[in-house]
Amino acid sequence: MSTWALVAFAFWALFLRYLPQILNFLRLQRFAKTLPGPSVGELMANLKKGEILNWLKELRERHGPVFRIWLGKDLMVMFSHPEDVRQLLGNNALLYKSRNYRLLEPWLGKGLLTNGGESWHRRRKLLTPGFHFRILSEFKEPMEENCRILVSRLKERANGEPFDIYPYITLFALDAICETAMGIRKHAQLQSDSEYVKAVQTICRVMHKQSFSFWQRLNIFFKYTEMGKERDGALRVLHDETNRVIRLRREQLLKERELQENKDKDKDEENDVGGKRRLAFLDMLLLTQLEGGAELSDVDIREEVDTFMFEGHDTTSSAIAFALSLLSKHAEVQQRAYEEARDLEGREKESMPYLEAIIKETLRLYPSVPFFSRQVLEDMQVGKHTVPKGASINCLIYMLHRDPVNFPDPERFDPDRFYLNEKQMHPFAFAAFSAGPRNCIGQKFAMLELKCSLSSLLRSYQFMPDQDHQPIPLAELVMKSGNGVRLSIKPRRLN
Ligand code: HEM
Repeated sequence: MSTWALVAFAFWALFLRYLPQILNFLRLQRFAKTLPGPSVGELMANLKKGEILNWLKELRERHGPVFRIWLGKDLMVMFSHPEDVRQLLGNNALLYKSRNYRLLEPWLGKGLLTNGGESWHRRRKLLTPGFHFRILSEFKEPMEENCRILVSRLKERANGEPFDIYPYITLFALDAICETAMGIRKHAQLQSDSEYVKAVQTICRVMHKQSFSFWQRLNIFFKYTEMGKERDGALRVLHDETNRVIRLRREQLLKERELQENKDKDKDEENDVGGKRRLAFLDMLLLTQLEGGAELSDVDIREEVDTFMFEGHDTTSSAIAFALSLLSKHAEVQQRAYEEARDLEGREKESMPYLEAIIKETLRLYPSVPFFSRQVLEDMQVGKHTVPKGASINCLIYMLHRDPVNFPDPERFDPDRFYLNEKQMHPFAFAAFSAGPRNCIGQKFAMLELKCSLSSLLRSYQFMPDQDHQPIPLAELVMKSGNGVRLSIKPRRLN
């Protein structure tokens, strides 16, 4: 066979190999033409500017609740109408995350957030009991201890001078998740400037940049760039820490088993947390592993632990900080919340309906996860659109929460929307914790942490606005304020 014939044959084989992808891409293109959406040039310009949320808001106003964006060869179909969101989140065929989530894999591997299909289902079943409210209530006490530390650390700032409260909150949230989910005391609040927190911040920043850049999404090249090296440095810190915690807890569990076998367990056990023994989420995974009940490798466990560390502290830090910012600007709401926190002290778990409404209204305006997406594996009908296989579907929660039909004057902070009128709302008008089979597994934990921290802060301090400051919400992996959360505080007179 001549060289030309060989080359032609190779091209033909290559063409046949990629024919299904080519045909599918042509179908995606045909479908994309039926939807409005920005040009590549507009996309590039706005990615460069970095104000993605404002831009998405503008697109929603310009194109309506369904539009499309091409990110390289990936077609993303954006939905923000409550009826569409209901269909999407309740759909059992839509359980795989989109390709975007692969960027998280160097850190979270195939943990609950990034996993899909049968493997996700098995892990979700295994972890769900750990989030049972009865079990969570065991962690109220250590949570309150961390709240006391937070209140005490803020004393140095209680002089009426504006400051950025975010660093205080994020260390508190890190301690809360380490102690309740992992079973260790990290004392991040007392040993501030934690390397771990800095590593989390680095990785979120880097991955956000990566997710909006075509060439940086290619890991083969990315890892050799400055930013890639920065990411890998942060990953080393994060993985080393998680592996250390896993080792520590496993040793402890084995020691306890030994003690139990020696029948030396008449009295209450003490653990390294220094209190009555509580089973952290990590313990449940380790016990399952030790008992051989499910095939869980050390790497599997690390992935779940990392997922909790990520989802369980960044999301709540952001929600607490935005809630305080809003309360500082709405003195009447703050006063009502303070009175409730004072009158119902210690009842955060069962009660505090007004504070709960404040939290929901905060998450409506500043949803910690402003959008999330799924991969379409088979053609799927959503409203009047048949979304083809290979596209990804994106729920724009930030825009869903600004639908003027459900939330008149949507930018106004008004907790009474939830306090008085929640029952009249469309059931999918608010979806800060997502919904359906892939909803947030840590939702109850998050609400408990938010209520405990906000109520103890309100009992201790009055929050006042920094008049020159308006938080700039940035759509990182978790929504954050790009310019911190500045406010001032003074101690409350006891009355
Ligand atoms: C204000 C706090 C929180 C908010 C607003 C929030 C929101 C969400 C949302 C919207 C999702 C779905 C994401 C997606 O589909 O891509 C999610 C998933 C998840 N969240 Fe949360 N979350 C919060 C706190 C927490 C906490 C405290 C934990 C753990 C202790 C946690 C653990 C998870 C996990 C593991 C998933 C993946 C669940 C699965 O796919 O099966 N979250 N969260």
